[in-house]
Amino acid sequence: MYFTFTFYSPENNKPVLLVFLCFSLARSRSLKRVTLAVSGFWFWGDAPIRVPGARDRGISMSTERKRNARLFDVDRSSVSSEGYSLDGKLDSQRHSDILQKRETLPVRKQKNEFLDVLKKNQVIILVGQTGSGKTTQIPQFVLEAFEVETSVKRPKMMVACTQPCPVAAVSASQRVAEEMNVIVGEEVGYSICFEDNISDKTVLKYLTDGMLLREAMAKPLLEMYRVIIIDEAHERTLATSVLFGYLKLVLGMRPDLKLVVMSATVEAKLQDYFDGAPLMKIYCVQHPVDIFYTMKPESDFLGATIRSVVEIHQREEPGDILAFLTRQEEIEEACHRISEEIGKLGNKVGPVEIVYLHSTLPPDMQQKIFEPAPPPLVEDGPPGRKIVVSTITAETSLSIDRIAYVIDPGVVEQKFYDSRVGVEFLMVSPVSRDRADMRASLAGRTVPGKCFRLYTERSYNQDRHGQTDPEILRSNLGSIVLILKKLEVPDLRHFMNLPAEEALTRALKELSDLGALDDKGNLTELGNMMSKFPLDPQMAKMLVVSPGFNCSNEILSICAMLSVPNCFREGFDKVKARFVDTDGDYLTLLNVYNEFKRNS
Ligand SMILES: Nc1ncnc2c1ncn2[C@@H]1O[C@H](COP(=O)(O)OP(=O)(O)OP(=O)(O)O)[C@@H](O)[C@H]1O
Repeated sequence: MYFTFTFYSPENNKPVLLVFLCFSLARSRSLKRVTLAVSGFWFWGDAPIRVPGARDRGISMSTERKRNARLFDVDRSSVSSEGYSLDGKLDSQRHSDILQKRETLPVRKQKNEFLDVLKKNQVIILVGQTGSGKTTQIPQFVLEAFEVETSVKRPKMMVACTQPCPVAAVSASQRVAEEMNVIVGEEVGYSICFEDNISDKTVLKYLTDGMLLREAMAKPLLEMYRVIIIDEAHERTLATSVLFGYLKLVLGMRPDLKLVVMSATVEAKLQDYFDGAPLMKIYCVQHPVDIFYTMKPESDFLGATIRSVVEIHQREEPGDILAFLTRQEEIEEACHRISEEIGKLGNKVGPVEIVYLHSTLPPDMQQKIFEPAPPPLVEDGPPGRKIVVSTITAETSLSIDRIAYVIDPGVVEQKFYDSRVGVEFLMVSPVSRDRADMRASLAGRTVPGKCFRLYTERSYNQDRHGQTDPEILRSNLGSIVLILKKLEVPDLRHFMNLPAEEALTRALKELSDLGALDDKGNLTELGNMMSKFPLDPQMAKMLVVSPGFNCSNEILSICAMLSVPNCFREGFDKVKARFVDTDGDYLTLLNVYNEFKRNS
């Protein structure tokens, strides 16, 4: 599929170039996946992880990469597979199982109460622990209550439910489509950066918070929505923080619009922010969780995590394991090593399904986290276990059932911003106490559990912040300010409620240096064009002005390469050396892309 962008010269506003982006289309069971392929190219990452003979020993690695299968996926809506009928919908048995499970979710018991409060108020704040059913059930309650049209005609108004990351948006839409027994992309769809899976029939849309902000740029009053649900408010992502401010303005102008804010923790400040909106709690059973600490500080948290997983599998009662690590590569390495270590134990232990999870995992692989543990290899043999190794994605965005053991190495990879030098960077830092508590609680969601903290109790009490700073305090505000200027939000200082005003001042200066703002702080024509790209302001400007330097093609490829996960993996320096350009990393990335294209 080709998308055409027309660029206008900033000098004379004449169209000067057409750029074509080629997307690869892949269809899976019930969703169409449109993957930005960087002009026909999507770098799926690493080489397959395979453990020789692993399956024979009862170890199955969901981390095995099916590169070609994903690039040229089969349209399973035309193929009958277990649990699915020929039209791509669930067969009646599987659907009734799913509906039965849905009835057990705590939030179902409070459906009428919720709808009652929503009817009487424009804004409601809903608090319930992870897994209580907020993400999947509340939008369905709302749909039923407001009788949003589900016929073939385009509905006048939809329900939007935001998620902090693409993985969560895709997963939720997939699950809800199964519960409603419809195909993803039809009545229920999703919208994430570079990928829309919606249609004229869509009445419920899961989308990332950043996408909702972008939609507001095209339709400032968001008139296509009757109800907007902001989920995972406690994660306090940059886009969610900005949405709160923006939606408050919109609510004032649209009395017919309703807002539901959902969070796993009580957010008293939000209640004040929304003028005393009612706060409703979902009652859940939390099973007890025993917490264990190490006696000494642990320097090699990767090694300690792997050892802990293997020991739990050898010694502890049945129950699945969730281990947190920081980055994708580390997670893949951990899965590989856990698999090898458990493989060495032979038939003394039960079979394991090792699954990994991170925010850029493709949908078909995400789904593995919801599958049950494997059965024993032989009757009366040691029980099987599912082992999930995840980044913070499993903390709250996706709730996994039957976790009985959590391994928390006490670290997290987070974005920080150094406003003095204007640089954003990722850094592994200690988790705050509220995050550590959230991780521990996951072990007691469906069964009594244990949490193994790979740090000392003293470190928990003395070396950690009580709470994680919201992302807005750790980010370069350039692109957000650009969006807010486009949305014509008055008085940014008051709107953003920033304790660190320095960051806002720096963002405004940076935008004016780039020519995106004029002397009065208003958006220029160039700034207007820049705001349309989901890129950092520098990159957006580089792209917009590139026609003037006859290098749009190259700049487009470089921007695309910079917008997907790093294509180079640690320890592959020899491979990288083949592409290195002495003029810098950007040209090295361009070489990679060009070579990929040249070699088909
Ligand atoms: N894609 C999916 N496939 C299978 N089960 C799912 C899927 N998504 C959610 N579930 C299950 O549905 C139940 C409710 O999950 P839901 O995400 O609605 O809870 P939640 O309260 O919103 O939690 P969170 O705050 O983690 O999002 C959980 O038991 C979860 O395991």
